[in-house]
Amino acid sequence: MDAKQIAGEKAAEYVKDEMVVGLGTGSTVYWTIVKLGQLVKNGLKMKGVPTSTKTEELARSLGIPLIDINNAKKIDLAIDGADEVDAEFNLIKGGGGALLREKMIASLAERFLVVVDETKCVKTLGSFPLPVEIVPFGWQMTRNRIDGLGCESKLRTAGRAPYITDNGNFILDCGFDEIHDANGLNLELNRIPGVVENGLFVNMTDAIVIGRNRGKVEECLFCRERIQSSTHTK
Ligand SMILES: O=C[C@H](O)[C@H](O)[C@H](O)COP(=O)(O)O
Repeated sequence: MDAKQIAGEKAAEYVKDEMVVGLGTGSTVYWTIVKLGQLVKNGLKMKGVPTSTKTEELARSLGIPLIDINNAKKIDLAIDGADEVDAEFNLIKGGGGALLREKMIASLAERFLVVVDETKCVKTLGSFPLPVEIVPFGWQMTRNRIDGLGCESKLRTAGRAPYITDNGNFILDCGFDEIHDANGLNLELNRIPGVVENGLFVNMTDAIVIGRNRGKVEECLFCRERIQSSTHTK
């Protein structure tokens, strides 16, 4: 079993009866969703809130009951993958283009559980180009302003046309090399008119499941509390 599958399937164990669960996007959380499909067939009572049309189609095909985000009184748990995770469990997300809905759902959820394989764990965020969702209107002007923050960005394409997100927007993949102040960059990017959202998830992770090769899995629960308490005692 590969490391993504190990992590993804393990995360399904956190879903209990009657939960409303944010369903992430990507090849790691895919395994969580497949597992949840099996559990639902065996009687688990849950509802999913998908973070992309792709995940929505997958969940539907597996018979997982879905609920519109506007009708969800609360989201108990969101489970999602990541492109990079640093030592403080801050993330880069959006490699699959779903970052806006993913961030909305993670921020609404009472708990945010991240599933990755060990290759995603880095010392400093930034080797993976940061995805930034922008509106198509005036996109080159928006790109110039983003590049002014110290990166070189590329418009994501699908074939020869721009890649279009589920929300009808473009994505810039921004090479920052090393991001030392993820919180500051997150705020600066989102202050630029034309930017819809960026893929930095700062101080949002509550728990993480890391799949390692040879069948090992590492779980860190309540990461946020742990980091905050270690910061207080410094
Ligand atoms: O937009 C996509 C998401 O942020 C994914 O969760 C992220 O790219 C990780 O995907 P994967 O598990 O396929 O590496």
